[in-house]
Amino acid sequence: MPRLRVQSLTKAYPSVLANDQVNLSVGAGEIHAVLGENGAGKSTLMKMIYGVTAPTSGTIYWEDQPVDITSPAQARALGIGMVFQHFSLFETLTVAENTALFLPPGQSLDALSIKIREVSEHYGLPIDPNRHVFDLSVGERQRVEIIRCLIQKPKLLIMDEPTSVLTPAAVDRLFETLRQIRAEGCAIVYISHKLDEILALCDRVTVLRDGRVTGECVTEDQTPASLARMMIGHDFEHPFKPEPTAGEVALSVNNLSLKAVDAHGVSLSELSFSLKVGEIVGIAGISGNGQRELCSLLAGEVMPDAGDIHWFGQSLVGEGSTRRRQRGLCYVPEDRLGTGALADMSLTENSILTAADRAGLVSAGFLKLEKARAFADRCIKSFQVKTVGARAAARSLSGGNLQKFIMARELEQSPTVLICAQPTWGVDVGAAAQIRQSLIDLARSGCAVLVISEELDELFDVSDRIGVMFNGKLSPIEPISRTNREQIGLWMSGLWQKAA
Ligand SMILES: Nc1ncnc2c1ncn2[C@@H]1O[C@H](COP(=O)(O)OP(=O)(O)OP(=O)(O)O)[C@@H](O)[C@H]1O
Repeated sequence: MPRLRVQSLTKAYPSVLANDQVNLSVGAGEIHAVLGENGAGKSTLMKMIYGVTAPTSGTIYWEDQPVDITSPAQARALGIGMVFQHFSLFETLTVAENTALFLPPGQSLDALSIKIREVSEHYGLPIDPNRHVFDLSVGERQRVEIIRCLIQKPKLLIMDEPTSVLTPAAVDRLFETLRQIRAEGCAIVYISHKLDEILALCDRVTVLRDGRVTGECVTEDQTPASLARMMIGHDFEHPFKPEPTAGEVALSVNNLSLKAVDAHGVSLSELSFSLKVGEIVGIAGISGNGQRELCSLLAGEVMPDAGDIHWFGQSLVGEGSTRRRQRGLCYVPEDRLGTGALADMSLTENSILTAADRAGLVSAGFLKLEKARAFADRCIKSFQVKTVGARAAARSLSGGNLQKFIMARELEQSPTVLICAQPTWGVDVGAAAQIRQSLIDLARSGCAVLVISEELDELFDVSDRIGVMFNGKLSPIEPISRTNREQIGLWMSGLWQKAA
């Protein structure tokens, strides 16, 4: 008897059939991957199982009984836990308080703290229940999300792209925990775009395409290439990177320093590097080591406390983001909802947000709506963004499709310099390959490109030179031919400083 069986589940949004007669079955002690391109319907399926969204038709069987799951609280009462891609913790509350909010009322915080310690020890997920969430690293926050599910002894745990924010070591730890949970008889549904992870961790995989199940198999006989074929219908290509002919220095950063705004921020100290026309410089590092602050300084959202930035030899200090955008400095921030796009605005309006000047979407103070719509349409087309059209609100797009739209919006402006953080975050393998190739082509056509990413493979695919940020400091930037993944991996824990 499967623990969860989903039969002919359908979810129709007004203009999209997000799930079309989906069948899925997950047994106790099984890790089951759900794989599919951006917009294939994975999140929608999970939201129905977790009671966030109601199905249009179809049936969910829980331990062979048909159930109507109408809220997450009801799902949890059945024994279903879910760890979302975007965390839902309150920063100003402690770990124990955040956990209490998640559970039925009536537990004392002291008793809960004891339970949290027990669970965290049992699963090798150390966390202090009295710490405030704002004080925790991203990896620790995820631990809290997992622990507060595990404390309820779930029979089914849903994990939505859990490793996109984790370091390689933290991924290994997470996998150990998930294997332990599986050994204890829990069923796990695991959503990821990372094919090697699916092969390493999962027992079976169900593949979705355009809302329909297109395949189901055991992972044992599969390879990353065969999984990709099942998902996108053909092989995906590795990016082609011609040799750079690096030109003049476009952006030169000299001894840039910034004091952290609060106790939890990162201070930047004396960062120096240059970025030349025609090349891609990659910055590796675990997020939270000052990358966000560096991006804000380069984009002109924040001014440095010391040091300067030069644009083709001319100082940019004191110049804000609007003027920098007009010059051709385009920027893809790491958080796509919030800084990257406004959720309730349409894709047309989101185009105007950053492309108004460069793409001529405003004239004499008036919006040129038709032109903006055409611009948004071009973005949708260039990256095959799955959406009903430029009028759609940003929030209606699946995570990966919104990321594709934001990338396209900046690329369509023909930037002179592009600063790009986590370019393929949440994007499926086919689209990720397309984005990486676009970055290389953009650089070779004369743009200077800075790519900040946590994915070493991605950086080695696209970069001509590479460095690492750690604790607000920047390592030397080395030509890609003079370094390797091992060295950059070591530098990610600050080790270049010792070597120096
Ligand atoms: N609230 C909504 N209103 C309208 N359409 C929606 C809504 N939520 C999702 N969709 C659409 O349903 C389809 C499936 O989206 P879903 O988020 O399930 O995809 P996904 O497989 O999880 O994608 P990703 O890998 O990018 O996260 C998409 O076309 C999406 O635009």
